Amino acid sequence: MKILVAEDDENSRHLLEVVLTSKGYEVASFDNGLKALAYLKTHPVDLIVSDILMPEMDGYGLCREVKQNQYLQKIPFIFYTATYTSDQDERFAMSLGATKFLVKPMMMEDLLPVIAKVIHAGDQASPQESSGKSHFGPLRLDKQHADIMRIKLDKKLIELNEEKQKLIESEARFRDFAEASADWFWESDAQLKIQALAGSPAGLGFYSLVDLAQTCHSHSPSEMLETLKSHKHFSDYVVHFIDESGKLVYLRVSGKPIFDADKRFIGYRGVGRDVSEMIALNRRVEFLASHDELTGLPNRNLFKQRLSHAVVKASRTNSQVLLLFFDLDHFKLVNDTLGHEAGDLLLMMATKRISECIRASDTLCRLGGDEFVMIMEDASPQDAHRLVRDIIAKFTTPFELYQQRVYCTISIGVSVYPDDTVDPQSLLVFADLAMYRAKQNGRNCFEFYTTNLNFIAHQWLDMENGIRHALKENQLFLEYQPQVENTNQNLIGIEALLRWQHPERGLISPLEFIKIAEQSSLINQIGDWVLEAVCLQIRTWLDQAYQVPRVSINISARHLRSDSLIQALKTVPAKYQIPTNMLCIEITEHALLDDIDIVKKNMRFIKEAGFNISLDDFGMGHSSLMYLKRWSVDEVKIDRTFIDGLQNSEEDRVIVKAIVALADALSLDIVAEGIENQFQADIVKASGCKVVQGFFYSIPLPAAEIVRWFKSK
Ligand SMILES: Nc1nc2c(ncn2[C@@H]2O[C@H](COP(=O)(O)OP(=O)(O)OP(=O)(O)O)[C@@H](O)[C@H]2O)c(=O)[nH]1
Repeated sequence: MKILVAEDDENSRHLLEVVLTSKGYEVASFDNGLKALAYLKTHPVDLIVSDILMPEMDGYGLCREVKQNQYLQKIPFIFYTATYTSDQDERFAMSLGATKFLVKPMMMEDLLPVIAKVIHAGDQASPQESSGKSHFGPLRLDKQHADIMRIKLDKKLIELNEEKQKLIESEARFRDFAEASADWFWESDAQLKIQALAGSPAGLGFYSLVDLAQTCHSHSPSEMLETLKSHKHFSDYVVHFIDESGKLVYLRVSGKPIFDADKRFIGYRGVGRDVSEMIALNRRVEFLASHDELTGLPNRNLFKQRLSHAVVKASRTNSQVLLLFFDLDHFKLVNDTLGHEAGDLLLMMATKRISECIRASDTLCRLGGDEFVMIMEDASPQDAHRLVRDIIAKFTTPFELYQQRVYCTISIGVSVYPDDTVDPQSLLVFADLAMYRAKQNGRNCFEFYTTNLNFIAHQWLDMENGIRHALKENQLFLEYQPQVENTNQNLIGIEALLRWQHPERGLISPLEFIKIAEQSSLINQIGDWVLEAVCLQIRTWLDQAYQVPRVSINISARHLRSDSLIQALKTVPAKYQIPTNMLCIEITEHALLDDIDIVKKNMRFIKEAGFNISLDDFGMGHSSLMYLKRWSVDEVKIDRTFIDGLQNSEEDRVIVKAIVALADALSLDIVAEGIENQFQADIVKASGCKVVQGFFYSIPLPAAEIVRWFKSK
């Protein structure tokens, strides 16, 4: 039996559907009369249960249409209404041909028998007996039941809504993750053709996973192909492809095989990331491990490998290898006067000039700073000779550095395998020694290594060891040279001068050993030793009640750059209770050229701690005025080369005069050192310099003798 339900209220309609279906009726339900009528025209039904108030076509309209239709009019029609419930409404309904007029809500056990009865009675039911009201009395649906159904439905609806909300949130969360991640997603079909999804590099869709596997970098291509063939999971494989713009793009991909319900492979799904930048960075790091960043030349590491390689090859082929060691002359000056950037530019230009002279088979490397080396394989000393002459000639042309013309020459040393040595390490040392000799010979020239140079190197090493020994064995001592007023020879100060009494070689000139000590941290140990010895000596004199003048001590450039200087200056004078203003720290202008933080810090400390500062060798530097101002020095010492030149050089006389005038203008003390004769003494005096030092007044004296110059208290 089929019942058509026309009811616009969803809950009521659903309730009727559920109840009637549970009783074995077939139910077709519609939310308005028009739809119900359309259905009736094509489908046979046994009963119509209709609400009255509905959109489009109400229950009255539907009943009228049914009862006027010859094919439908026999279908029993029950009105089931909650709105139109008056007698008048019922009368009207019955007049349209309705079988029953029932008022909502009715209890189910009341409604169902009525429906059953109407169906079985068919259209024989008389209009009189078809009034629900009159026959059954007012029927009421079980309100409780309806409420339970509604609550259940509402609960279901809330649950559905909650699940929908969770789904929306989870989708949004995953979208956020995906958007925040540099990874993008891809899929492939069973044939491994890639369908790249949003965010993936342009053009990837033209590739298959097999194409990518052929380019695999992180694993072997065959391994990746095997993984794909056996439909296995893969993770972080690095591959590459050419994108739409023709750019080589490196990808890191991971993929998971996907199977359908029947466990058939249907493709891969995975993530990918563009790692081109990372790969480029890696390559750069690898490059920098073996190359110099500034010039792009092989660095010391790669040089060593190449040299060993060249030597091995030459020993096999019985050929020669020449090693050239280049060092720019006075390069430091360019940094100091024009700045580090200009220095860098010069290094690049110098690289270009050298490179223009060399053969394709030669390897030019940068060792660091302004030092370059070159390996000439399968070459003769004559080849090297020609080459170094060319290079030196190239460096006679000035360099253009930021609109400034700068002259920078080059010194070159050459050593030869196997003639000089078969050991690559020694080959480098020998080329360096030869270069050093070229510097000593006045720079802007070259030297080939000779065994004589090696002898010099050994001497050097011996001297270093000797100085260490001298420090330990107390072979060093001090002499003191007076600084006096040139008008009355009054003592103004004394300069402590270092001496070395060697047990076999006798007195060794400081010129000889200080230069060597300055090449290593030995000079700092010597500086510390001098400070300690001077302070101890002053304390002894003071205890002996001498009036001790100010004592000058020399601090080397290297010591001024060291962290340990402040510590020594803080502790040693304090230990002997020597006031800091009794000491004058002599610093060469050259030492201040290293305009670095540690020098600034040390200079600031020296000034603030109350030591006097004297600028030694004044006039030899290049930015003298700048240093006077910056470091607020107390005294300048005119360099002895100007004093030497006083006799013959008008220029030197003018310079000395100018320096004295400058010192006067800046209220600085000035000392002329190295005065050896009356002539020099007179000129210096005439130029206005009041304090003098030199053999003419007194040679440096041992501590026991200098006291003759002191006044007793
Ligand atoms: N601009 C620049 N300077 C550097 C670089 N590396 C080292 N230097 C500087 O290069 C200078 C090397 O100077 P040296 O070779 O010792 O001295 P020089 O002035 O060339 O003197 P000679 O070699 O005796 O003629 C030092 O001042 C270093 O600070 C660099 O990469 N760029």
